[in-house]
Amino acid sequence: MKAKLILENGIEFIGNAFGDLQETVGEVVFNTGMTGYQEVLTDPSYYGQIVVMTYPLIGNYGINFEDIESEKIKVKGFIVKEKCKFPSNFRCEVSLDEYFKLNKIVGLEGIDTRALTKILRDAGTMRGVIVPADCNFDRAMEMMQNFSNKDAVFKVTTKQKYQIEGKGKHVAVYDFGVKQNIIRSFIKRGCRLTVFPAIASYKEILEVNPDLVFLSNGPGDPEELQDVIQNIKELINKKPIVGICLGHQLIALSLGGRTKKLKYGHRGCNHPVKDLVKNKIYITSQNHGYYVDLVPEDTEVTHISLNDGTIEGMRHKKLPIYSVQFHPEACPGPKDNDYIFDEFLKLAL
Ligand SMILES: NC(=O)CC[C@H](N)C(=O)O
Repeated sequence: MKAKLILENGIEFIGNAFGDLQETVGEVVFNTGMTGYQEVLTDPSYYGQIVVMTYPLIGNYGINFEDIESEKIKVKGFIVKEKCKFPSNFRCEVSLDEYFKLNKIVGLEGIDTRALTKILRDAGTMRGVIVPADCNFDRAMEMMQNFSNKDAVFKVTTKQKYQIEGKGKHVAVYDFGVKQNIIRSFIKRGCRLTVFPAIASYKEILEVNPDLVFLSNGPGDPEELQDVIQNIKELINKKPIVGICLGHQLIALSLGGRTKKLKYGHRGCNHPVKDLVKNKIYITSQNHGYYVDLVPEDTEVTHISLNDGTIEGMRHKKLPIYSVQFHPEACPGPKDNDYIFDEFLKLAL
């Protein structure tokens, strides 16, 4: 069935719908990974976004139910040039199309995603809708105007606190939409985990007396999470704190730093980052639309993006606080940055 993407600036792209055909609205962002679409689809940080894949063939190894980053698809829509009709991989359980139907999410194929990406690069990230081809333009514009991704974190966080047993360090995880591979990365290191919902207060965290507090990735604008920031402020000086992506941004804000929105974000598993401490360059996996543009006082920059020079990691000079903007847990993407978890755990009590 014919369907189209309409962008906030009025530009339209016509293609064919797949999955569950229904109208959807979100922030349109692009991802430059050649692989890893399954992890992208289930990464809760994409909640509220319509993701465009720049790589032209998506779905060729199908979908399995092991590599998921959360229990279901979190993107609001997915746009590809060509969706592979006949996936081939020994782990494949369902095709992309079947997976989208199961999750009741719409996909759009047959789009020149590189042309679309150029528009997003020039004009910046913007809202968009995927609608049936005969949808009225004014209605589509109204959908975009009414769209808000506020409270996204509270839609993807765990509803209840839970524990994962382990013999090693006890990590309190603030779940803002945590990717499963972050959990797996701590489990692999023997950690005991207590995972808290985003509304948990600092008192609940301190009650379990963790060796380390971890602030997870998650969707939306970090500045909107003022209550969370207040809780983090209370934990500073009491417990070592580490964070990834949204967690990194929240640490910066809690210490008096500043975040801003990037014009079109960093999304993909091929982003070069320089570790300034090791003086080495790593290829990293990334998914963020915001960044720390001013590090707090007494904090040093440990990593920078080699694409645009923005801050990708920071460490406090006096307190046990360390965070990165990119995704060291990989999946999708290179595993070379796994060492960051060891660095995190060195700070544990
Ligand atoms: N992956 C993340 O944690 C993303 C953080 C934040 N929502 C951003 O877009 O910058």
